[in-house]
Amino acid sequence: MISFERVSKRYDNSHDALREVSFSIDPEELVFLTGHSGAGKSTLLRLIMLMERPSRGRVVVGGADLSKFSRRNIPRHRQSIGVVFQNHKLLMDRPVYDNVALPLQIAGFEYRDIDRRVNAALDKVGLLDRVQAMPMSLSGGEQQRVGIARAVVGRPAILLADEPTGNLDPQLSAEIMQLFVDFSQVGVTVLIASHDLALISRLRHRILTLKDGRLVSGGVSIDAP
Ligand SMILES: Nc1ncnc2c1ncn2[C@@H]1O[C@H](COP(=O)(O)OP(=O)(O)OP(=O)(O)O)[C@@H](O)[C@H]1O
Repeated sequence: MISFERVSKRYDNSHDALREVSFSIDPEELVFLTGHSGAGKSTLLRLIMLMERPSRGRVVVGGADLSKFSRRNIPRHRQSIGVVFQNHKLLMDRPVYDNVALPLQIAGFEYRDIDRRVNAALDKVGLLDRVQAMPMSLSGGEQQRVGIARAVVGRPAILLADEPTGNLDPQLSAEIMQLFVDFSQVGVTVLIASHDLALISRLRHRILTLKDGRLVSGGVSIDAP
């Protein structure tokens, strides 16, 4: 579903943020991405979202070589990817419902479909009873669940998360990670960047480790011979 073939990324006037990175992730797989601050985790996620282009190498997503995508195709590519951020990036002056509905409104869905999908997404993250709550009135863990509902409401094939448990205590972090595991079990490809080695080691999924832009472990799929 996602493959990197000897991908390097150099930002203007800086050292290589990624160097010759190769790995592949199967559909329905959940993989963690870890490494020190500045190791290149966010850069790797941005390449998948086409927020950046590689300096060398090839990124293939869902069978499509991303280098073939023109600027015009980027919005359609992004619609197949749900993204969860550490700081939620919620609209604080709008209720939970509006926050989750937003991607569908932008994509031009019909009102009835929006309503059905928003309720289904909030149900999956256990927040159906908070539809009309304002984000300010929710706990950090609940706010992150809203962020996850918003990421999955368009039924993406791929879910990317950048430090999704960064601000949460261990119990809430484990609950949030379990939600990602649940999504991978219904066919979503999940890639989660996280510093929390204690938590991700316990979950027994493949871990990609970056060090100074190089992939130092986890690059080979566990299913490979
Ligand atoms: N837009 C940019 N322009 C120039 N350099 C950048 C840019 N974005 C990232 N970098 C550099 O690329 C390297 C990798 O950064 P990146 O944000 O991918 O690391 P990270 O592993 O996500 O770090 P963190 O855990 O701190 O978020 C760093 O040296 C960073 O300073």
